[in-house]
Amino acid sequence: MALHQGTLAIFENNVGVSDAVLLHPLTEENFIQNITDRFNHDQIYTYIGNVVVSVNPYKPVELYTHDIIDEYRNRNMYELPPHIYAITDGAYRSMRDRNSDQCIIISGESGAGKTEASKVIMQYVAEVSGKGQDIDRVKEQLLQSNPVLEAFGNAKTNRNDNSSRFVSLKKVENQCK
Ligand SMILES: Nc1ncnc2c1ncn2[C@@H]1O[C@H](COP(=O)(O)OP(=O)(O)OP(=O)(O)O)[C@@H](O)[C@H]1O
Repeated sequence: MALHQGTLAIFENNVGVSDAVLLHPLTEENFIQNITDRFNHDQIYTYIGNVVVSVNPYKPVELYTHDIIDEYRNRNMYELPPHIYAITDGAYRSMRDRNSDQCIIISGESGAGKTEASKVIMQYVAEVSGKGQDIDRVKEQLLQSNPVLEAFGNAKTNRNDNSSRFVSLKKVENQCK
């Protein structure tokens, strides 16, 4: 594996098992312990087969650099440590090679990190997809539109200082009908 030097600590020391299906015995206790051990070493991602579990670090982590994006480009999902980039790369390649729409489902309680995950996905796709002056301008507009949308659709709640309330508003609308 040709790694860039310096920044890629995530590739160096794998803690526990990176795919929960390899746990033996596979019990809830072992599962939680494995996720906790990994989290304590800033390894916030763990696979369960082809699903990635992400634990919110609530602090900046060195997981989203250009070098790391480069490593995940065109790689098989299990070649590298678990990362949302691997899921995104799989979806991106399926879209490109099979010319079919893709969907990445992000699920979790309020404050789990869904919105941040969607931004990481957008950042990855923007980085690996086609280049060109016009294309770059559209990409930049897409990425920069997030703060504007958040200004209208987000609110501080007990669980999250920057909680996306778009869907919650929809639910209320439906209840009113
Ligand atoms: N990968 C991450 N790295 C660092 N901090 C993160 C990460 N993911 C989430 N956070 C922190 O957690 C906060 C809450 O995350 P986020 O808003 O994405 O949650 P959410 O699941 O979308 O919540 P809600 O459903 O309430 O909108 C973020 O504002 C950020 O401070």
